[in-house]
Amino acid sequence: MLAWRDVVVRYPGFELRLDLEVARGETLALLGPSGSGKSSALRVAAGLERPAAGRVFFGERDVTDLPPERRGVGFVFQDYALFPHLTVERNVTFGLEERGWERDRIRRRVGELLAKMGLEAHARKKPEQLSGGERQRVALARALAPEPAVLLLDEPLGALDLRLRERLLLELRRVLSDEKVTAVFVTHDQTEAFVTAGRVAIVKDGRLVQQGAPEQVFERPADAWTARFLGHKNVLEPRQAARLGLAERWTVLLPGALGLGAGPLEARVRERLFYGPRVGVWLEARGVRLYWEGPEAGAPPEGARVRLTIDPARAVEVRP
Ligand SMILES: Nc1ncnc2c1ncn2[C@@H]1O[C@H](COP(=O)(O)OP(=O)(O)OP(=O)(O)O)[C@@H](O)[C@H]1O
Repeated sequence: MLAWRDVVVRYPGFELRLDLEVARGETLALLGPSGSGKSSALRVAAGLERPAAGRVFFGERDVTDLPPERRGVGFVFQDYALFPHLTVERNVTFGLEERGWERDRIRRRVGELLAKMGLEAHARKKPEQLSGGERQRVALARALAPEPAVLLLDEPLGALDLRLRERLLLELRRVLSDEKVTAVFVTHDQTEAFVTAGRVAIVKDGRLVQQGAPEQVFERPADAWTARFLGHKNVLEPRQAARLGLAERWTVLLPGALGLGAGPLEARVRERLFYGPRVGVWLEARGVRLYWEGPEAGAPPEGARVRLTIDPARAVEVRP
């Protein structure tokens, strides 16, 4: 449905090269650290920026030379604010009038979206009377209103606090799936990407390093950098793996690889971190720092000596 074909974007000191497709109805997360080129990729798809080379397709249509308003995309970008002088309802209605929709159809669509986004009670407020999360929901409703073929979201939950993000994440996921829209969203947060997207594409320094279903990229990260970026804490150099009795190669220990309580290795508990539902424990075994996480009941205290096993089936090789 959406494809970047050999797209190149250049700025002084930076180059993005992207060849990537998104299927109809799919939600793709572009995941990468700050400055990796995610927003540039999205701006090219939206038509806010022209690539130095390559083409952008929506289905069979080459849209590279079309301005944003002729592409049939909806976008929610952080710097694309709501209209401050219009009410919530008018913000959502505006684009539909511009497109010449009939009154009744507008009324139905706007009512449906305000309900879906939980905004009915705020319909007559102005943006300045809304919380950050409410504004974000209005922006999403406004972008979805014209039933765009493609929806592009840049850090849609970026500025919100943790609890609100979690709630909106669920809403976003539900809305994207019932609207059956093809969506691409940019984030630097792997949890956000994993929870919301059917597929993630990981970008580093302007290059695509890996793409696949969340489970697949998490369990089989392409290399040590990607593993760490995705949140793996036990990424072992070959020497460290060998010291722990594993094959001498770059290794990621997947969650569940470490068993505490019995086993051939002895470890010392260096730090014990209480997170609430889980406890994190940093261990040292044969001079290698290892991380274990589990329920509080199974977590040993700081300073304790514990026996340790490593399940070789949960130890996967990665490229350096
Ligand atoms: N208009 C521009 N002119 C010059 N350089 C730019 C421009 N836009 C972006 N860049 C540079 O290109 C690189 C990629 O920027 P981009 O915004 O695509 O990254 P990002 O992955 O979205 O980062 P973030 O998560 O911080 O938003 C950065 O080094 C940035 O400084």
